[in-house]
Amino acid sequence: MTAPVIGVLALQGDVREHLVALAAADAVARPVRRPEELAEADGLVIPGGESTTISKLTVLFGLMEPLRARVRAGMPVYGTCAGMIMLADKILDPRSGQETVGGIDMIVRRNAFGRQNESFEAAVEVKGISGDPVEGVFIRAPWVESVGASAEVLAEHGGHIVAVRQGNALATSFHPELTGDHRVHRLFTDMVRASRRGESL
Ligand SMILES: NC(=O)CC[C@H](N)C(=O)O
Repeated sequence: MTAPVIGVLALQGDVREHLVALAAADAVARPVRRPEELAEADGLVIPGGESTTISKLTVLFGLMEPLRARVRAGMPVYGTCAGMIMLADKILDPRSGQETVGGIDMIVRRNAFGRQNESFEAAVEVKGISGDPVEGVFIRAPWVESVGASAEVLAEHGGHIVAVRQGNALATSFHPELTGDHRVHRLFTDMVRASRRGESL
């Protein structure tokens, strides 16, 4: 089977780093700014950045509804940091008018770690990733206040949920694209491959 095409929502945030990490994980990685580009992707990464800006631009670029429809239809999607916020069904403290794509039955708190620490790194054990813990880079990161019954917690840090999966939607508070360790991106590309085969991983 040919390599899966994985898009990176390229409206704001650390798009380039995800394109590099996905290519290293043997996907064909492409920036996505238009609905036609989204339609060609087998899966999508929503990068870190500023969730209020990404939310606004997603609406402005006509991508919010197509994205919601694809996620509802089971397209694999992975959100890091601001991208995690975009995948939450509910934000505890949204800016006014801030919309999300949704897809994961969880409530997130924006900038949750940021109040104590602007930015830090920590070793995080992630379910489904074997070997050493993942080096978690947290940059004004959200945490997950609570998850619903259909969402699975994959990792916690300091007593807070920092990685979640629900079906084909994956979200982390931290940024694996910044570390050169591509295991989380490989987990995601494996999810995309399984979904193309009509399976779920
Ligand atoms: N590194 C990040 O993605 C930061 C997220 C940012 N604090 C937000 O609310 O969107």
